[in-house]
Amino acid sequence: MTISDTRRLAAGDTLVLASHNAGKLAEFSALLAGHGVTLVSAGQLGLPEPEETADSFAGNAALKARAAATASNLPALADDSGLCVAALDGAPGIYSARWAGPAKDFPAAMARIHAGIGGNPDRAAWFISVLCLAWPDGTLRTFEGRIDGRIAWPPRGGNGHGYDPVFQPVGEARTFAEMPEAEKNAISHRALAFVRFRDDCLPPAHP
Ligand SMILES: O=P(O)(O)OP(=O)(O)OP(=O)(O)OC[C@H]1O[C@@H](n2cnc3c(O)ncnc32)[C@H](O)[C@@H]1O
Ligand SMILES: [Mg+2]
Repeated sequence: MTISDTRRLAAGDTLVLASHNAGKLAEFSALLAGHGVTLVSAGQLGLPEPEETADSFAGNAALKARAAATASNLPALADDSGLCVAALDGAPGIYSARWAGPAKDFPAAMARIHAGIGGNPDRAAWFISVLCLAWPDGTLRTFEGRIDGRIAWPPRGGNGHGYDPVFQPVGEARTFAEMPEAEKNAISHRALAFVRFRDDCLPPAHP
């Protein structure tokens, strides 16, 4: 076993969230509550947003985490995530942010998904989150979470972010955007990956 397999954050440590997405920052702040770790975002530190040039969620998560850990000399956690649609052969997948463009036009990206599915009765979709914890020495840990569901149309709900208004988890009548933050945070792809990260890398939580 290498050092990177066992290293944990300690209470009082600062963890950089290697993300420029305000929705993710809100979710991670809630998930980390009580663990005694101080979260600062890459945006708050003025770190640049690296280009996501890898061809996988894990590759892009590693690239973002490494860049932030190196620049800040602190441990950094990145999330690379996306919505995969069965009828679109898994698209937009790692291109989920790029489908919304620089203007972050999610209504347009959701309409593109809806149009792509067309009359196909298969509306299955899933969200993936891959978390990567990078230490300043370059060592990495990776954790994955997935939640299955379907594409709802028209978009519904005002909570959450990104594609939440069209994602309806299996067994749920509401979309993610119709669920309170705490309910989404109990079942989401990001929450499932976070639990794995928490068990291996965080100090125990104190209420
Ligand atoms: O790379 P960072 O800076 O973390 O921020 P980003 O928004 O670019 O994030 P990604 O590269 O991981 O792209 C993920 C895309 O998938 C969307 N997405 C991921 N998780 C989501 C969730 O829980 N609900 C809705 N949309 C989500 C998100 O809005 C992005 O457009
Ligand atoms: Mg991104």
